[in-house]
Amino acid sequence: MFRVKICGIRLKSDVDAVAAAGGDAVGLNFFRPSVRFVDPQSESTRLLSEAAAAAKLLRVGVFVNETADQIHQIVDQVGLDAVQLHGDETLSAAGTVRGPRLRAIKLPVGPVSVDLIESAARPWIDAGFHVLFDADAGAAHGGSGKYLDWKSVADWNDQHGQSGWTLAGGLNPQNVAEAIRTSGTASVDTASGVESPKGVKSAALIQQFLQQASG
Ligand SMILES: O=C(O)c1ccccc1NCC(=O)[C@H](O)[C@H](O)COP(=O)(O)O
Repeated sequence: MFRVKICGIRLKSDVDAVAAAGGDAVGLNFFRPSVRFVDPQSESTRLLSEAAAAAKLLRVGVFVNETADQIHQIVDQVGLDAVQLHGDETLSAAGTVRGPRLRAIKLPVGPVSVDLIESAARPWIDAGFHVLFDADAGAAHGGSGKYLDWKSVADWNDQHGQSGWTLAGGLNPQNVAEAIRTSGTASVDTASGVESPKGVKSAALIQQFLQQASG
């Protein structure tokens, strides 16, 4: 779906930084409590999305526990290419959301079994979702900077990862190359790892992240 997604962009300068660094996707966050929230009703959000489209970046809307109708309304209003469900949505409720669709599979930090990962991910993969593995952030749902045990994810990938998936959770310019090597992923996502201070994207960190992710 994408190679590198920079999630939680808020400004046109963020779009410019991602495009200049060679990223291929951005996330627009519609979870109101997040420091990365952008208002779907605001003209500036529509313009941000338009700028991302002009830069040929895939625009992924990040949603937490919204109804399919609310999501579709925001997709049409803002202009989005894909929807990322990052809350506690059930598969039956999420099934009515129009695609392309990603599902965040939130895993505990530390070693986890292949069976645990497979039982969390498989129903969503079989329903046509692209899965994005993230560290469980509790009530914050995402963007926590916590990272997964990449070896556990690699073990799952060896047995079950054929359909493509994304690694997220605590990735930054210092660890992304090792995370890719260890986990075997072809697709990464970051939010807090390219910010300074929290909630404010840094063009320099985005550039370093892309450089490290590209080997
Ligand atoms: O980033 C957020 O604030 C956020 C809040 C609620 C749900 C999802 C959120 N982010 C979605 C992402 O795809 C993040 O990139 C992912 O959680 C990883 O974040 P980080 O550990 O900060 O790199």
